[in-house]
Amino acid sequence: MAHRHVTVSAGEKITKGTDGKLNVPDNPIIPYIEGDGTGIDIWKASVRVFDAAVGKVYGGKRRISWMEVYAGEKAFGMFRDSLGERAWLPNETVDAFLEYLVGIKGPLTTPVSGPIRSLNVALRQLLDLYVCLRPVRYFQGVPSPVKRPEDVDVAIFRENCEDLYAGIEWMTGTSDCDRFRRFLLNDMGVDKVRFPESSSFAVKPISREGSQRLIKAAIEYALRNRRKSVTIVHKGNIMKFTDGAFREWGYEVATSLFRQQVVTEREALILDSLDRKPSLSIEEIARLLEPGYDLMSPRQQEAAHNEICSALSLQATHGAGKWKKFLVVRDSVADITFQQVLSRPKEFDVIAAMNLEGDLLSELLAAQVGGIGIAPGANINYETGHAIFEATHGTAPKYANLNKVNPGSVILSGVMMLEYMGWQESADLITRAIDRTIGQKLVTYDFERVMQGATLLTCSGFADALINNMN
Ligand SMILES: NC(=O)C1=CN([C@@H]2O[C@H](COP(=O)(O)OP(=O)(O)OC[C@H]3O[C@@H](n4cnc5c(N)ncnc54)[C@H](OP(=O)(O)O)[C@@H]3O)[C@@H](O)[C@H]2O)C=CC1
Ligand SMILES: O=C(O)CCC(=O)C(=O)O
Ligand SMILES: [Mg+2]
Repeated sequence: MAHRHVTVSAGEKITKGTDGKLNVPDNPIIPYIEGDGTGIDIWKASVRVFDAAVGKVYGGKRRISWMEVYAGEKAFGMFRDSLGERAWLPNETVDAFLEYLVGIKGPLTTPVSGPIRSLNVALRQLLDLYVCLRPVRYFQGVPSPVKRPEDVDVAIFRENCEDLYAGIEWMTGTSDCDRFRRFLLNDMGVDKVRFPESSSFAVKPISREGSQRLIKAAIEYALRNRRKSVTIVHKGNIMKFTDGAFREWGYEVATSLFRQQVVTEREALILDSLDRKPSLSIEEIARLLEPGYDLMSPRQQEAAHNEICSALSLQATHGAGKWKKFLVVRDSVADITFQQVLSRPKEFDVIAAMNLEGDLLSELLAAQVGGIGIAPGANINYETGHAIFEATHGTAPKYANLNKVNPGSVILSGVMMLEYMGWQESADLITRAIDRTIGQKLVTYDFERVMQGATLLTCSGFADALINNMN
Protein backbone atom coordinates (compact mmCIF):
# COMPACT_ATOMS: atom_id res chain seq x y z
CA MET A 1 0.00 0.00 0.00
CA ALA A 2 1.34 3.46 -0.91
CA HIS A 3 1.02 5.61 2.20
CA ARG A 4 1.09 9.36 1.96
CA HIS A 5 0.41 10.35 5.55
CA VAL A 6 0.20 7.07 7.43
CA THR A 7 3.48 5.93 8.90
CA VAL A 8 3.58 2.16 8.92
CA SER A 9 4.58 0.88 12.34
CA ALA A 10 7.11 -1.85 12.96
CA GLY A 11 5.24 -5.07 13.47
CA GLU A 12 3.29 -7.70 11.56
CA LYS A 13 -0.11 -7.92 9.96
CA ILE A 14 -3.01 -9.88 11.37
CA THR A 15 -4.20 -12.25 8.65
CA LYS A 16 -6.98 -14.74 8.20
CA GLY A 17 -5.93 -18.35 7.68
CA THR A 18 -7.48 -20.82 5.25
CA ASP A 19 -9.01 -22.53 8.29
CA GLY A 20 -11.04 -19.34 8.84
CA LYS A 21 -9.12 -18.45 12.00
CA LEU A 22 -7.22 -15.23 12.60
CA ASN A 23 -3.44 -15.44 12.67
CA VAL A 24 -2.42 -12.88 15.25
CA PRO A 25 1.32 -12.26 15.53
CA ASP A 26 2.85 -11.25 18.88
CA ASN A 27 3.45 -7.74 17.54
CA PRO A 28 0.35 -6.94 15.44
CA ILE A 29 -0.01 -3.62 13.65
CA ILE A 30 -3.39 -2.16 14.55
CA PRO A 31 -4.68 0.92 12.72
CA TYR A 32 -6.65 3.37 14.83
CA ILE A 33 -8.61 6.59 14.29
CA GLU A 34 -8.39 8.90 17.24
CA GLY A 35 -11.77 10.49 16.47
CA ASP A 36 -13.25 13.98 16.60
CA GLY A 37 -14.39 15.94 19.64
CA THR A 38 -13.85 13.96 22.82
CA GLY A 39 -12.19 11.23 20.76
CA ILE A 40 -8.78 12.79 21.35
CA ASP A 41 -8.99 12.66 25.16
CA ILE A 42 -10.60 9.24 25.12
CA TRP A 43 -8.03 7.69 22.81
CA LYS A 44 -5.08 9.03 24.83
CA ALA A 45 -6.54 7.46 27.96
CA SER A 46 -7.64 4.21 26.36
CA VAL A 47 -4.39 3.34 24.61
CA ARG A 48 -2.52 3.55 27.91
CA VAL A 49 -4.97 1.06 29.41
CA PHE A 50 -4.58 -1.38 26.48
CA ASP A 51 -0.79 -1.20 26.57
CA ALA A 52 -0.67 -1.60 30.34
CA ALA A 53 -2.89 -4.69 30.25
CA VAL A 54 -1.00 -6.33 27.39
CA GLY A 55 2.34 -5.48 29.05
CA LYS A 56 1.23 -6.88 32.42
CA VAL A 57 -0.14 -10.10 31.03
CA TYR A 58 2.48 -10.96 28.42
CA GLY A 59 5.53 -9.29 29.99
CA GLY A 60 6.85 -7.88 26.69
CA LYS A 61 6.32 -11.08 24.70
CA ARG A 62 3.32 -9.48 23.02
CA ARG A 63 2.86 -5.83 22.14
CA ILE A 64 0.49 -3.90 19.90
CA SER A 65 2.04 -1.61 17.27
CA TRP A 66 -0.50 1.18 16.99
CA MET A 67 -0.67 2.84 13.58
CA GLU A 68 -2.59 6.09 13.35
CA VAL A 69 -4.85 6.50 10.34
CA TYR A 70 -6.94 9.56 9.69
CA ALA A 71 -10.59 10.43 9.23
CA GLY A 72 -12.92 13.27 10.11
CA GLU A 73 -11.65 16.67 11.11
CA LYS A 74 -8.02 15.57 11.43
CA ALA A 75 -8.01 14.11 7.92
CA PHE A 76 -9.78 17.16 6.51
CA GLY A 77 -6.85 19.32 7.57
CA MET A 78 -4.27 16.96 6.03
CA PHE A 79 -5.59 15.26 2.91
CA ARG A 80 -6.65 16.22 -0.58
CA ASP A 81 -8.14 13.75 -3.04
CA SER A 82 -7.11 13.36 -6.70
CA LEU A 83 -9.16 16.44 -7.63
CA GLY A 84 -7.47 18.50 -4.97
CA GLU A 85 -10.53 18.45 -2.71
CA ARG A 86 -10.08 18.02 1.01
CA ALA A 87 -10.92 14.51 2.15
CA TRP A 88 -12.88 13.47 5.26
CA LEU A 89 -12.27 9.77 4.73
CA PRO A 90 -9.07 9.31 2.69
CA ASN A 91 -8.60 6.17 0.64
CA GLU A 92 -5.46 5.25 2.51
CA THR A 93 -7.45 5.02 5.75
CA VAL A 94 -9.90 2.61 4.19
CA ASP A 95 -6.99 0.71 2.60
CA ALA A 96 -5.25 0.41 5.97
CA PHE A 97 -8.30 -1.16 7.60
CA LEU A 98 -8.61 -3.50 4.63
CA GLU A 99 -4.95 -4.47 4.74
CA TYR A 100 -4.46 -4.84 8.50
CA LEU A 101 -7.82 -6.56 9.12
CA VAL A 102 -8.46 -5.42 12.71
CA GLY A 103 -8.71 -1.80 13.84
CA ILE A 104 -10.29 0.51 16.35
CA LYS A 105 -11.74 3.99 16.13
CA GLY A 106 -13.03 6.88 18.17
CA PRO A 107 -16.24 8.72 17.28
CA LEU A 108 -16.50 10.89 14.16
CA THR A 109 -18.79 13.88 13.74
CA THR A 110 -21.69 13.86 11.28
CA PRO A 111 -23.43 17.23 11.08
CA VAL A 112 -27.21 16.82 10.75
CA SER A 113 -27.44 19.60 8.20
CA GLY A 114 -25.20 19.85 5.17
CA PRO A 115 -24.16 17.32 2.57
CA ILE A 116 -21.61 15.24 4.54
CA ARG A 117 -22.79 11.70 5.10
CA SER A 118 -21.69 9.71 8.13
CA LEU A 119 -18.05 8.61 7.92
CA ASN A 120 -18.81 5.94 10.50
CA VAL A 121 -21.50 4.44 8.32
CA ALA A 122 -19.30 4.84 5.22
CA LEU A 123 -16.48 2.82 6.81
CA ARG A 124 -18.88 0.02 7.72
CA GLN A 125 -20.25 -0.03 4.18
CA LEU A 126 -16.86 0.20 2.44
CA LEU A 127 -15.48 -2.74 4.43
CA ASP A 128 -18.81 -4.57 4.37
CA LEU A 129 -18.76 -4.86 8.17
CA TYR A 130 -22.26 -6.24 8.24
CA VAL A 131 -22.53 -6.97 11.97
CA CYS A 132 -22.62 -4.22 14.55
CA LEU A 133 -22.27 -6.18 17.78
CA ARG A 134 -23.13 -4.26 20.92
CA PRO A 135 -23.08 -6.31 24.10
CA VAL A 136 -24.81 -4.58 27.00
CA ARG A 137 -24.08 -5.78 30.52
CA TYR A 138 -24.03 -4.30 33.98
CA PHE A 139 -21.01 -3.45 36.11
CA GLN A 140 -21.88 -3.67 39.80
CA GLY A 141 -22.18 -0.24 41.39
CA VAL A 142 -22.82 1.78 38.23
CA PRO A 143 -25.70 4.21 38.80
CA SER A 144 -28.77 3.25 36.81
CA PRO A 145 -32.28 4.64 36.32
CA VAL A 146 -33.85 1.17 36.68
CA LYS A 147 -34.37 -1.03 39.74
CA ARG A 148 -32.54 -4.13 38.54
CA PRO A 149 -29.89 -3.15 35.99
CA GLU A 150 -28.16 -6.48 36.66
CA ASP A 151 -31.01 -8.15 34.74
CA VAL A 152 -29.67 -6.62 31.52
CA ASP A 153 -27.28 -8.92 29.70
CA VAL A 154 -28.08 -8.57 26.03
CA ALA A 155 -25.97 -8.87 22.89
CA ILE A 156 -27.38 -6.78 20.07
CA PHE A 157 -26.63 -7.86 16.52
CA ARG A 158 -27.48 -4.84 14.43
CA GLU A 159 -27.42 -5.10 10.65
CA ASN A 160 -24.83 -2.55 9.61
CA CYS A 161 -24.93 -1.99 5.84
CA GLU A 162 -28.57 -1.68 4.78
CA ASP A 163 -31.83 -0.08 5.87
CA LEU A 164 -32.41 3.67 5.89
CA TYR A 165 -28.73 4.07 6.78
CA ALA A 166 -27.86 3.24 3.18
CA GLY A 167 -28.26 6.98 2.62
CA ILE A 168 -30.57 6.70 -0.39
CA GLU A 169 -32.69 9.80 -0.03
CA TRP A 170 -33.67 12.95 -1.89
CA MET A 171 -34.42 16.38 -0.57
CA THR A 172 -37.67 17.96 -1.63
CA GLY A 173 -37.24 20.70 -4.19
CA THR A 174 -34.27 19.08 -5.92
CA SER A 175 -34.49 17.80 -9.47
CA ASP A 176 -33.60 14.25 -8.35
CA CYS A 177 -36.40 14.33 -5.83
CA ASP A 178 -38.81 15.50 -8.54
CA ARG A 179 -37.70 12.62 -10.78
CA PHE A 180 -38.16 10.11 -7.99
CA ARG A 181 -41.59 11.53 -7.11
CA ARG A 182 -42.71 11.34 -10.74
CA PHE A 183 -41.44 7.75 -10.96
CA LEU A 184 -43.38 6.79 -7.83
CA LEU A 185 -46.58 8.53 -8.78
CA ASN A 186 -46.61 7.97 -12.54
CA ASP A 187 -44.70 4.72 -13.16
CA MET A 188 -45.45 2.87 -9.93
CA GLY A 189 -48.98 4.18 -9.48
CA VAL A 190 -48.34 5.15 -5.86
CA ASP A 191 -51.19 7.27 -4.51
CA LYS A 192 -50.42 7.17 -0.82
CA VAL A 193 -48.05 10.10 -0.49
CA ARG A 194 -50.00 12.62 1.55
CA PHE A 195 -48.10 15.75 0.43
CA PRO A 196 -46.23 14.65 -2.70
CA GLU A 197 -45.08 18.08 -3.82
CA SER A 198 -43.26 18.89 -0.58
CA SER A 199 -42.10 15.41 0.43
CA SER A 200 -38.50 14.32 0.71
CA PHE A 201 -38.01 10.60 0.13
CA ALA A 202 -35.81 7.82 1.48
CA VAL A 203 -35.43 4.24 0.32
CA LYS A 204 -35.04 1.36 2.75
CA PRO A 205 -33.23 -1.60 1.17
CA ILE A 206 -33.48 -4.85 3.16
CA SER A 207 -32.13 -7.89 1.36
CA ARG A 208 -32.34 -11.63 1.92
CA GLU A 209 -28.52 -11.96 1.90
CA GLY A 210 -28.04 -9.01 4.23
CA SER A 211 -30.68 -10.20 6.66
CA GLN A 212 -29.62 -13.82 6.65
CA ARG A 213 -25.90 -13.26 7.16
CA LEU A 214 -26.71 -11.01 10.13
CA ILE A 215 -29.16 -13.44 11.72
CA LYS A 216 -26.83 -16.39 11.04
CA ALA A 217 -24.06 -14.53 12.90
CA ALA A 218 -26.43 -13.82 15.79
CA ILE A 219 -27.41 -17.49 16.05
CA GLU A 220 -23.79 -18.67 15.85
CA TYR A 221 -22.86 -16.22 18.60
CA ALA A 222 -25.76 -17.42 20.75
CA LEU A 223 -24.75 -21.06 20.28
CA ARG A 224 -21.05 -20.32 20.92
CA ASN A 225 -21.84 -18.43 24.09
CA ARG A 226 -24.57 -20.80 25.31
CA ARG A 227 -27.21 -18.12 25.25
CA LYS A 228 -30.85 -19.17 25.54
CA SER A 229 -32.62 -17.17 22.84
CA VAL A 230 -32.30 -15.02 19.75
CA THR A 231 -35.07 -12.44 19.28
CA ILE A 232 -35.58 -11.08 15.76
CA VAL A 233 -36.88 -7.52 16.09
CA HIS A 234 -38.96 -5.99 13.29
CA LYS A 235 -41.97 -3.88 12.47
CA GLY A 236 -43.32 -6.43 10.02
CA ASN A 237 -46.95 -5.69 10.82
CA ILE A 238 -46.51 -2.34 9.04
CA MET A 239 -43.53 -2.80 6.70
CA LYS A 240 -44.39 -6.17 5.24
CA PHE A 241 -41.75 -6.52 2.56
CA THR A 242 -38.78 -5.13 4.46
CA ASP A 243 -39.26 -5.81 8.18
CA GLY A 244 -41.70 -8.65 7.57
CA ALA A 245 -39.25 -10.23 5.15
CA PHE A 246 -36.37 -9.76 7.63
CA ARG A 247 -38.37 -11.85 10.14
CA GLU A 248 -39.27 -14.47 7.56
CA TRP A 249 -35.69 -14.79 6.26
CA GLY A 250 -34.50 -15.04 9.85
CA TYR A 251 -36.68 -18.06 10.57
CA GLU A 252 -35.65 -19.53 7.23
CA VAL A 253 -31.96 -19.38 8.11
CA ALA A 254 -32.59 -20.62 11.67
CA THR A 255 -34.56 -23.67 10.61
CA SER A 256 -32.47 -24.57 7.57
CA LEU A 257 -28.89 -24.06 8.80
CA PHE A 258 -29.35 -24.80 12.50
CA ARG A 259 -32.22 -27.29 12.57
CA GLN A 260 -30.62 -29.61 15.11
CA GLN A 261 -29.70 -26.80 17.50
CA VAL A 262 -32.69 -24.47 17.45
CA VAL A 263 -36.38 -24.51 18.13
CA THR A 264 -38.66 -21.62 17.24
CA GLU A 265 -40.86 -20.25 19.99
CA ARG A 266 -43.98 -21.45 18.22
CA GLU A 267 -42.54 -24.91 17.61
CA ALA A 268 -41.74 -25.06 21.31
CA LEU A 269 -45.35 -24.16 22.15
CA ILE A 270 -46.68 -26.88 19.86
CA LEU A 271 -44.28 -29.54 21.11
CA ASP A 272 -44.84 -28.54 24.72
CA SER A 273 -48.62 -28.74 24.43
CA LEU A 274 -48.29 -32.26 23.08
CA ASP A 275 -45.74 -33.23 25.73
CA ARG A 276 -48.24 -32.12 28.35
CA LYS A 277 -51.22 -33.89 26.75
CA PRO A 278 -50.24 -36.44 24.10
CA SER A 279 -53.88 -37.08 23.15
CA LEU A 280 -54.38 -33.55 21.73
CA SER A 281 -55.65 -33.40 18.15
CA ILE A 282 -54.17 -31.00 15.60
CA GLU A 283 -57.29 -28.87 15.90
CA GLU A 284 -57.00 -28.70 19.67
CA ILE A 285 -53.36 -27.66 19.39
CA ALA A 286 -54.39 -25.04 16.81
CA ARG A 287 -56.90 -23.58 19.28
CA LEU A 288 -54.18 -23.34 21.93
CA LEU A 289 -51.78 -21.74 19.48
CA GLU A 290 -54.26 -19.35 17.87
CA PRO A 291 -56.97 -18.22 20.28
CA GLY A 292 -59.00 -16.88 17.31
CA TYR A 293 -58.70 -20.15 15.39
CA ASP A 294 -62.47 -20.73 15.02
CA LEU A 295 -62.90 -17.30 13.44
CA MET A 296 -60.12 -17.84 10.91
CA SER A 297 -60.72 -18.30 7.18
CA PRO A 298 -60.27 -21.87 5.85
CA ARG A 299 -56.97 -20.72 4.29
CA GLN A 300 -55.67 -19.40 7.58
CA GLN A 301 -56.77 -22.58 9.35
CA GLU A 302 -54.94 -24.64 6.76
CA ALA A 303 -51.80 -22.58 7.32
CA ALA A 304 -52.09 -23.21 11.08
CA HIS A 305 -52.50 -26.95 10.43
CA ASN A 306 -49.44 -26.98 8.20
CA GLU A 307 -47.41 -25.16 10.80
CA ILE A 308 -48.44 -27.67 13.48
CA CYS A 309 -47.72 -30.67 11.26
CA SER A 310 -44.30 -29.29 10.42
CA ALA A 311 -43.52 -28.82 14.14
CA LEU A 312 -44.80 -32.31 14.92
CA SER A 313 -42.45 -33.73 12.29
CA LEU A 314 -39.64 -32.68 14.64
CA GLN A 315 -40.84 -34.94 17.43
CA ALA A 316 -38.03 -37.46 17.10
CA THR A 317 -35.31 -34.84 17.56
CA HIS A 318 -37.11 -32.09 19.47
CA GLY A 319 -40.08 -33.80 21.18
CA ALA A 320 -40.43 -35.20 24.72
CA GLY A 321 -38.87 -32.05 26.16
CA LYS A 322 -35.67 -32.32 24.07
CA TRP A 323 -36.41 -28.86 22.63
CA LYS A 324 -35.75 -27.35 26.06
CA LYS A 325 -32.02 -27.80 25.49
CA PHE A 326 -32.15 -25.95 22.18
CA LEU A 327 -31.64 -22.31 21.36
CA VAL A 328 -35.02 -20.60 21.07
CA VAL A 329 -35.48 -18.34 18.04
CA ARG A 330 -38.40 -15.96 18.30
CA ASP A 331 -39.50 -12.61 16.96
CA SER A 332 -40.89 -9.49 18.48
CA VAL A 333 -42.45 -6.36 17.02
CA ALA A 334 -40.25 -3.33 17.58
CA ASP A 335 -42.64 -1.15 19.60
CA ILE A 336 -43.43 -3.78 22.22
CA THR A 337 -39.76 -4.76 22.26
CA PHE A 338 -38.83 -1.22 23.31
CA GLN A 339 -41.19 -1.63 26.30
CA GLN A 340 -40.10 -5.10 27.22
CA VAL A 341 -36.33 -4.60 27.12
CA LEU A 342 -37.06 -1.99 29.79
CA SER A 343 -39.71 -3.79 31.83
CA ARG A 344 -38.53 -7.43 31.40
CA PRO A 345 -34.90 -7.32 30.24
CA LYS A 346 -34.25 -10.86 31.52
CA GLU A 347 -36.32 -12.18 28.63
CA PHE A 348 -33.82 -10.82 26.11
CA ASP A 349 -30.56 -12.55 25.43
CA VAL A 350 -29.36 -12.02 21.87
CA ILE A 351 -31.25 -9.56 19.66
CA ALA A 352 -31.04 -9.45 15.86
CA ALA A 353 -32.31 -6.19 14.42
CA MET A 354 -32.13 -4.05 11.34
CA ASN A 355 -29.85 -1.02 11.29
CA LEU A 356 -32.13 1.71 12.64
CA GLU A 357 -33.91 -0.32 15.28
CA GLY A 358 -30.60 -1.86 16.37
CA ASP A 359 -29.07 1.59 16.79
CA LEU A 360 -31.98 2.80 18.90
CA LEU A 361 -32.28 -0.38 20.96
CA SER A 362 -28.60 -0.35 21.81
CA GLU A 363 -28.87 3.14 23.31
CA LEU A 364 -32.03 2.27 25.25
CA LEU A 365 -30.36 -0.79 26.73
CA ALA A 366 -27.12 1.08 27.41
CA ALA A 367 -29.07 3.73 29.35
CA GLN A 368 -30.22 1.02 31.76
CA VAL A 369 -26.70 -0.01 32.68
CA GLY A 370 -25.20 3.43 33.11
CA GLY A 371 -25.30 5.11 29.72
CA ILE A 372 -23.25 5.25 26.59
CA GLY A 373 -20.12 6.18 28.52
CA ILE A 374 -19.54 2.44 28.98
CA ALA A 375 -21.32 0.93 25.98
CA PRO A 376 -18.90 -0.83 23.61
CA GLY A 377 -19.32 -1.97 20.04
CA ALA A 378 -17.72 -3.85 17.18
CA ASN A 379 -18.29 -3.76 13.43
CA ILE A 380 -17.42 -7.16 12.00
CA ASN A 381 -17.44 -9.15 8.79
CA TYR A 382 -17.09 -12.75 9.99
CA GLU A 383 -16.25 -14.04 6.50
CA THR A 384 -13.35 -11.75 5.68
CA GLY A 385 -12.30 -11.27 9.31
CA HIS A 386 -12.33 -7.46 8.98
CA ALA A 387 -13.35 -5.72 12.17
CA ILE A 388 -13.38 -2.16 13.47
CA PHE A 389 -14.12 -1.71 17.13
CA GLU A 390 -15.83 1.49 18.20
CA ALA A 391 -17.78 3.06 21.02
CA THR A 392 -21.54 3.47 20.85
CA HIS A 393 -21.43 7.17 21.69
CA GLY A 394 -20.58 10.14 19.48
CA THR A 395 -18.13 12.99 19.72
CA ALA A 396 -19.96 14.89 22.51
CA PRO A 397 -18.44 18.14 21.17
CA LYS A 398 -19.27 20.27 24.21
CA TYR A 399 -16.79 18.17 26.23
CA ALA A 400 -13.99 18.15 23.64
CA ASN A 401 -10.50 18.76 25.05
CA LEU A 402 -11.77 18.99 28.64
CA ASN A 403 -10.28 15.63 29.70
CA LYS A 404 -13.66 14.94 31.22
CA VAL A 405 -15.72 12.22 29.59
CA ASN A 406 -15.83 8.52 30.36
CA PRO A 407 -13.35 6.56 28.22
CA GLY A 408 -15.10 3.31 29.26
CA SER A 409 -16.88 2.78 26.00
CA VAL A 410 -13.72 2.83 23.86
CA ILE A 411 -11.86 0.83 26.53
CA LEU A 412 -14.55 -1.86 26.51
CA SER A 413 -14.55 -1.80 22.70
CA GLY A 414 -10.81 -2.51 23.01
CA VAL A 415 -11.64 -5.39 25.35
CA MET A 416 -13.84 -6.79 22.59
CA MET A 417 -10.95 -6.33 20.16
CA LEU A 418 -8.51 -8.19 22.42
CA GLU A 419 -11.06 -11.01 22.75
CA TYR A 420 -11.47 -11.08 18.96
CA MET A 421 -7.67 -11.39 18.66
CA GLY A 422 -7.67 -14.24 21.17
CA TRP A 423 -5.78 -12.20 23.79
CA GLN A 424 -8.40 -13.10 26.36
CA GLU A 425 -6.17 -12.74 29.44
CA SER A 426 -5.49 -9.07 28.73
CA ALA A 427 -9.17 -8.46 27.98
CA ASP A 428 -10.11 -10.07 31.31
CA LEU A 429 -7.52 -8.01 33.17
CA ILE A 430 -9.11 -4.77 31.91
CA THR A 431 -12.62 -5.98 32.70
CA ARG A 432 -11.57 -6.88 36.27
CA ALA A 433 -9.91 -3.48 36.66
CA ILE A 434 -13.12 -1.73 35.53
CA ASP A 435 -15.13 -3.80 38.03
CA ARG A 436 -12.74 -2.94 40.83
CA THR A 437 -12.42 0.77 39.98
CA ILE A 438 -16.16 1.32 39.79
CA GLY A 439 -16.51 -0.72 43.00
CA GLN A 440 -14.17 1.82 44.65
CA LYS A 441 -16.46 4.59 43.36
CA LEU A 442 -13.66 6.13 41.32
CA VAL A 443 -15.59 7.42 38.34
CA THR A 444 -15.91 10.11 35.67
CA TYR A 445 -18.50 12.92 35.75
CA ASP A 446 -21.33 10.94 34.15
CA PHE A 447 -21.42 8.46 37.04
CA GLU A 448 -20.27 10.83 39.76
CA ARG A 449 -23.23 13.16 39.28
CA VAL A 450 -25.68 10.38 40.19
CA MET A 451 -23.56 8.28 42.57
CA GLN A 452 -23.50 8.76 46.35
CA GLY A 453 -20.02 9.19 47.84
CA ALA A 454 -18.14 8.88 44.56
CA THR A 455 -14.75 10.41 43.75
CA LEU A 456 -14.75 12.44 40.53
CA LEU A 457 -11.96 11.50 38.13
CA THR A 458 -10.95 13.00 34.82
CA CYS A 459 -10.85 10.93 31.67
CA SER A 460 -7.11 10.33 32.06
CA GLY A 461 -7.53 9.91 35.84
CA PHE A 462 -9.96 7.05 35.24
CA ALA A 463 -7.38 5.38 32.99
CA ASP A 464 -4.77 5.79 35.77
CA ALA A 465 -7.16 4.21 38.27
CA LEU A 466 -7.73 1.26 35.94
CA ILE A 467 -3.99 0.75 35.48
CA ASN A 468 -3.46 0.90 39.27
CA ASN A 469 -6.14 -1.74 39.66
CA MET A 470 -4.51 -4.19 37.26
CA ASN A 471 -3.18 -6.95 39.45
N1 LIG B 1 -19.95 5.95 15.91
C1 LIG B 1 -19.79 7.26 15.94
O1 LIG B 1 -18.72 7.77 15.64
C2 LIG B 1 -20.94 8.11 16.33
C3 LIG B 1 -20.90 9.44 16.01
N2 LIG B 1 -21.93 10.26 16.39
C4 LIG B 1 -21.79 11.68 16.03
O2 LIG B 1 -21.35 12.41 17.19
C5 LIG B 1 -21.84 13.75 17.12
C6 LIG B 1 -22.51 14.15 18.44
O3 LIG B 1 -23.66 13.34 18.59
P1 LIG B 1 -24.68 13.43 19.80
O4 LIG B 1 -26.00 13.09 19.26
O5 LIG B 1 -24.49 14.70 20.55
O6 LIG B 1 -24.29 12.20 20.73
P2 LIG B 1 -23.04 11.95 21.67
O7 LIG B 1 -23.02 10.50 21.96
O8 LIG B 1 -21.80 12.51 21.11
O9 LIG B 1 -23.35 12.77 23.00
C7 LIG B 1 -24.61 12.80 23.62
C8 LIG B 1 -24.48 12.84 25.12
O10 LIG B 1 -24.08 11.56 25.58
C9 LIG B 1 -23.22 11.66 26.69
N3 LIG B 1 -21.91 11.12 26.33
C10 LIG B 1 -21.38 10.93 25.09
N4 LIG B 1 -20.17 10.40 25.17
C11 LIG B 1 -19.90 10.23 26.48
C12 LIG B 1 -18.80 9.71 27.20
N5 LIG B 1 -17.71 9.25 26.57
N6 LIG B 1 -18.85 9.72 28.55
C13 LIG B 1 -19.95 10.15 29.18
N7 LIG B 1 -21.03 10.64 28.56
C14 LIG B 1 -21.01 10.67 27.22
C15 LIG B 1 -23.15 13.15 27.04
O11 LIG B 1 -24.25 13.37 27.92
P3 LIG B 1 -24.41 14.57 28.96
O12 LIG B 1 -24.63 15.81 28.13
O13 LIG B 1 -25.63 14.19 29.73
O14 LIG B 1 -23.21 14.66 29.81
C16 LIG B 1 -23.39 13.77 25.67
O15 LIG B 1 -23.84 15.10 25.73
C17 LIG B 1 -22.78 13.81 15.93
O16 LIG B 1 -22.10 14.40 14.86
C18 LIG B 1 -23.10 12.36 15.65
O17 LIG B 1 -23.46 12.15 14.33
C19 LIG B 1 -22.97 9.81 17.14
C20 LIG B 1 -23.05 8.48 17.48
C21 LIG B 1 -22.07 7.51 17.06
O1 LIG C 1 -22.39 8.06 12.25
C1 LIG C 1 -22.99 8.79 13.01
O2 LIG C 1 -22.80 10.00 13.05
C2 LIG C 1 -24.00 8.22 13.96
C3 LIG C 1 -24.10 6.74 13.86
C4 LIG C 1 -24.72 6.12 15.03
O3 LIG C 1 -25.44 6.69 15.81
C5 LIG C 1 -24.41 4.73 15.30
O4 LIG C 1 -23.97 4.03 14.41
O5 LIG C 1 -24.65 4.27 16.43
MG1 LIG D 1 -26.10 5.44 17.48
